[in-house]
Amino acid sequence: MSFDYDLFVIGGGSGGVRAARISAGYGARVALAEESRMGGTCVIRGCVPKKLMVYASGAPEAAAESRGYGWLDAEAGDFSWPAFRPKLDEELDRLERAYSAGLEAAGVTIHKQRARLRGPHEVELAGGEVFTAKHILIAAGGRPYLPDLPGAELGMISDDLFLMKRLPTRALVVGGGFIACEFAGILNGLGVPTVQVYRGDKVLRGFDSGLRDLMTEQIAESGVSLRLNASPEKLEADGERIRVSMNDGTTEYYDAVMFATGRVPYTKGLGLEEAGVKTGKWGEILVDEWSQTNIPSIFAVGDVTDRINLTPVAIREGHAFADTVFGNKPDKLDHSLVASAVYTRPHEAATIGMTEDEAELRGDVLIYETRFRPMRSMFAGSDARVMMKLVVDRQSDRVLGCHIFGPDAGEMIQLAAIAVTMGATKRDFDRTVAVHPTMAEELVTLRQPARVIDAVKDRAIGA
Ligand SMILES: Cc1cc2nc3c(=O)[nH]c(=O)nc-3n(C[C@H](O)[C@H](O)[C@H](O)COP(=O)(O)OP(=O)(O)OC[C@H]3O[C@@H](n4cnc5c(N)ncnc54)[C@H](O)[C@@H]3O)c2cc1C
Ligand SMILES: NC(=O)c1ccc[n+]([C@@H]2O[C@H](COP(=O)([O-])OP(=O)(O)OC[C@H]3O[C@@H](n4cnc5c(N)ncnc54)[C@H](O)[C@@H]3O)[C@@H](O)[C@H]2O)c1
Repeated sequence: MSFDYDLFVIGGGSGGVRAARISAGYGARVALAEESRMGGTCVIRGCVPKKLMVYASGAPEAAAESRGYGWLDAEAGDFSWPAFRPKLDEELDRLERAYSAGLEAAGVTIHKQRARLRGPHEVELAGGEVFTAKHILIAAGGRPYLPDLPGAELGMISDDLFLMKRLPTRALVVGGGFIACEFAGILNGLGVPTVQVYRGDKVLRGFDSGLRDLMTEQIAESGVSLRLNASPEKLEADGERIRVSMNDGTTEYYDAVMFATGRVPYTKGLGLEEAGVKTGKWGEILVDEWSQTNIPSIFAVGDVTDRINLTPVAIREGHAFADTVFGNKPDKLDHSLVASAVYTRPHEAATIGMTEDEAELRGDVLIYETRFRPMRSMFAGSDARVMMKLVVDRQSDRVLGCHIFGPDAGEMIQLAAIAVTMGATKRDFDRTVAVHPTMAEELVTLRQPARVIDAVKDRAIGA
């Protein structure tokens, strides 16, 4: 049977663009449909604009530090959203053009339309055109999840923050995950009085407990009004403002409420049922280790599969798909060791591998940990503390996890992640000569374990 294309990709985000470009490089005839802007979540409404806003929000803290170093008049002054926003738009336009140009240069045919499946080898565009393809890759990403509460539609989602006409005068951020912590920090740093409300008692569920404690403290100390063990119950419009009723009986007024309450796979209306593709509880496309669905001609990568929802993961899954299907180089991603960082200020939380909480369950592990005030901010009069932690297997000496809370922790974990991924032992860390004076040198000078977690069997005997 002959097909219009060898590969049809649905979604021009991190995973789809990479898969399309690499597959075309192997000589495949590739088409890609994107219903919105090329580049997807990360480039247009995620990692990139978010990180630029994190940089913007750091000015008051940089001024405070400068004053501590003798620049007594240093002040950040007022942030101008009307000056920043057009620059941000220009940068995103530039990146979008670069993504489209990269695909075109690789020979990929771009359809600027929504696409849906019509069968195992058929894709239909919103305009009605139907194409056949030997393989179809779904890389449709995710969408914010809004809690089911009255008036939720009055709230914003993270996408809206980059498109605001003006900064709010008082904002509420709902949630305690990556997005809530980052965006509460951004708004606060830009000078917006910000409240973050989280239903648990510590933010960043699933992270190492040391990171969670320090991040929870930092948010509260940074000027964000952090309200724990609370949730909004109802939102009502009141003129220009939003009246928010909390489950603790309080009522407050905001002019912006942002929900950062998780994301779900964007699979609605994709025609998955017609093509017979199996999905899970949240609509995520179920795939095997090769990113192949139950329909052999249909694959899926990135957030739409809800494995690990990070850009580098979507990119690697897309690349592995192309290598396997068109490059004659079977490859798959090992999801067991993936580093990540939460971009807050002044300190970031960065992590790879086993947490101390997981180590408690596994047993037979040594925990090395240091907490200190770094030279740079301490000199300027700050009490902010850094934490570095290694989780080490007691039998093999292998470093199973590394967790850092500190300035630029994301940069540090990237390098530590190489060692951890290579299977480095604690002895390898120890024999690495320190670079002095740096913060990261503490990772290679951790002498004594702070805690010993016995093997589970030993604990049972002792109990
Ligand atoms: C605010 C925010 C900040 C983030 N920050 C980070 C970060 O710092 N680091 C990090 O690693 N990750 C971050 N992420 C996560 C990261 O953005 C995602 O993991 C990544 O973009 C997933 O890539 P993807 O290819 O699966 O999907 P996406 O990038 O979401 O791309 C999917 C694309 O498919 C298109 N599409 C969907 N359905 C159709 C259809 N039927 N037809 C045509 N086109 C369609 C969409 O318009 C979209 O462009 C962040 C996410 C958010 C929301
Ligand atoms: N720096 C980064 O790498 C980065 C940044 C942003 C997003 N991301 C990716 O995007 C994903 C989505 O981010 P996110 O922060 O939206 O999700 P998340 O899963 O990290 O956090 C969701 C938060 O919302 C809370 N929540 C859920 N339902 C709620 C309800 N009904 N009422 C009140 N609170 C509720 C949860 O308790 C949790 O704190 C992340 O998991 C991550 O994979 C990564």
